[in-house]
Amino acid sequence: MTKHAGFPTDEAVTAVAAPAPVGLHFTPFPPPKSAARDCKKLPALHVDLAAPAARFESMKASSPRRAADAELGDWMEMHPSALAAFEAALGAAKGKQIVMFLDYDGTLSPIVEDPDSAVMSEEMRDAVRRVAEHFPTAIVSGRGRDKVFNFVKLNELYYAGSHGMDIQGPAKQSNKHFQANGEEEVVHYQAGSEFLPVIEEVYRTLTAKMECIAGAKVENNKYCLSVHFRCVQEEEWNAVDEEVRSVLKEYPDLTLTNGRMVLEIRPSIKWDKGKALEFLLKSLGYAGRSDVFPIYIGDDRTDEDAFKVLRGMGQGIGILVSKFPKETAASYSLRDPAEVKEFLCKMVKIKGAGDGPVKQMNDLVVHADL
Ligand SMILES: O=P(O)(O)OC[C@H]1O[C@H](O[C@H]2O[C@H](CO)[C@@H](O)[C@H](O)[C@H]2O)[C@H](O)[C@@H](O)[C@@H]1O
Repeated sequence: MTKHAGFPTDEAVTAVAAPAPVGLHFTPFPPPKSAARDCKKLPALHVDLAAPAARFESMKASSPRRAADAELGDWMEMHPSALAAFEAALGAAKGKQIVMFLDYDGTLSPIVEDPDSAVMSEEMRDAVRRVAEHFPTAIVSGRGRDKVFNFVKLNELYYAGSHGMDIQGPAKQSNKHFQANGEEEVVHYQAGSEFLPVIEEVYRTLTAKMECIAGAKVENNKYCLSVHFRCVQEEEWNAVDEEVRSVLKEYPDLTLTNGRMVLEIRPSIKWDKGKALEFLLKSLGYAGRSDVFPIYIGDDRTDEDAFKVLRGMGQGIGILVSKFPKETAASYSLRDPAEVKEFLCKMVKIKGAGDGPVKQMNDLVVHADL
């Protein structure tokens, strides 16, 4: 991974060797520099002269900088640790149905260089499984639904893939959760299916173009695309940005946003992780009800849409996963996936505590369908 002097980030990735899929040709990622194709110099593209600097700053900002202790202290006062302030955070859940929403990358799995290697630990899987035994639980990810399911591998969850555009309820066999009216839920929703051919076309075009930029990688997330620049030399970031924008000029119905060292392309429709959260609450029969307490945990900009929905509802809590101050609509914070796991385990403990020493906390969290 390229290191950028004077640009400390929280993006110290966990090194994981990508397993070669059986029977498939395996290209190492990130590629060694020499493996970049012998490409002609990229053509100069017509771009708004005022914009590139701002865009570059935006790409940099996708990797938050470290903060001075005082700055971090101020931020933590506004966004306390959901572990340290556990009782306060869950105090308002008393007598309410908790519903869990979990982002995947950077929340359940550590950030790694190769997106295909972002596996979650068995301990984390176990924590999520146990949480889902007590509370309806959804994974809300920018990844394609199938892809994120293949990482999480738990049938009993809801999955909202492609930034919430592709939603599926738990596999039939689990039958764990029921709507508030007692009926078994059947949840399935796909926003923007008409964009599938266009997304596929742009995927092919961008994949060909990115072959000229060492370390760049295009990921097909079905309803949206991710163009990764984590392993691209900083001097080449503008080239990535310009290539993507030049392609997108032909597709005015697609939108470009930034994630963590990634450019994300998706249909310009009014659907996001916040809408997915609302959709799932409605599907569970909790729309407009005051006895529901959603908890959303996420680390990225797209999770902000869900945090904002919770703020707007005035119910539940948003928890941002970050070691560094970030502008956020979340109320609480956790530093990294390890703390997320600890938080999930704590939730399971208070549920299973019965009359034990934490009975008091157990009383705070009453699950309507138990
Ligand atoms: O909504 P999420 O589940 O957080 O998905 C957002 C993007 O996550 C993945 O990219 C990020 O994680 C990669 C693996 O750790 C990392 O290499 C990359 O730099 C991060 O941006 C995923 O690959 C993307 O498709 C998602 O959009």
